Amino acid sequence: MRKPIIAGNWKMNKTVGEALAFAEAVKTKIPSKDAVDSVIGSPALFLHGLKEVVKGTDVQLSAQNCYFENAGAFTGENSPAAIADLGVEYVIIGHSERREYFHETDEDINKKAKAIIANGMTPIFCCGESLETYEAGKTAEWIEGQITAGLVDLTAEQVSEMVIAYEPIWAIGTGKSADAAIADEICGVVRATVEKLYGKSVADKVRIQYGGSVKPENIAEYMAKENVDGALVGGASLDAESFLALLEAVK
Ligand SMILES: O=C[C@H](O)COP(=O)(O)O
Repeated sequence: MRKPIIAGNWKMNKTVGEALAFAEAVKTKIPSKDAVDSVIGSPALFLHGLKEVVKGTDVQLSAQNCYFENAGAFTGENSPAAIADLGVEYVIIGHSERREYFHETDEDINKKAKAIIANGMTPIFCCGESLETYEAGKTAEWIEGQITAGLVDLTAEQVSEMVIAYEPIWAIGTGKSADAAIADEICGVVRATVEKLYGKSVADKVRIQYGGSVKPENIAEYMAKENVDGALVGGASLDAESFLALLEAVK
């Protein structure tokens, strides 16, 4: 049985005051970590303050990106070692917005995955296809390619502990979600790819999220599917009540 993992991805939203107020509002209301992993994916700027607020509670934190070196002359980047030192548990990598607007390659994402794991954190590895690829019926091939390239040289044990998020680009922030059957089918492709690369026990263990216009009203439909173990939620994670409602629906 895989434990559900619901991660909010705030993207580039909120001020520090708003972020801390959100954490104060949710920290004692979230379900037990025994039932569900509840994760806030915050801009790096707020992580230190957020950790102070949620310390000792079951709220977990994620960065939305990091660099693949721990230190050095990399102006403007965030060190995975420094993020880990804050007590942050996860880092989102390979989000389609990073791939598209910041030109991140599969190779960069692979290096980041290794650096995150080396620092004791868990990557939330995103994959997903464009509308063009979806309409051409090439989603499975595309997803298999992204996963195969992104996981190069990772061990079976490392992959079994990872979280993989399937996010069709055409469903992100559009209000147009992939229906639960499609999400299950493509999350199944993710699992089958992991099985092909690492074997059945790793595929059975790896947790796979669906992301793309998930809301409190539709999350249960996704979570009822065999291959969907959680959700990566953008817009609907920004409001404290909405975030709590997402968690309530799955616990
Ligand atoms: O990382 C989250 C996804 O990009 C989904 O965003 P959304 O829930 O606003 O569609």
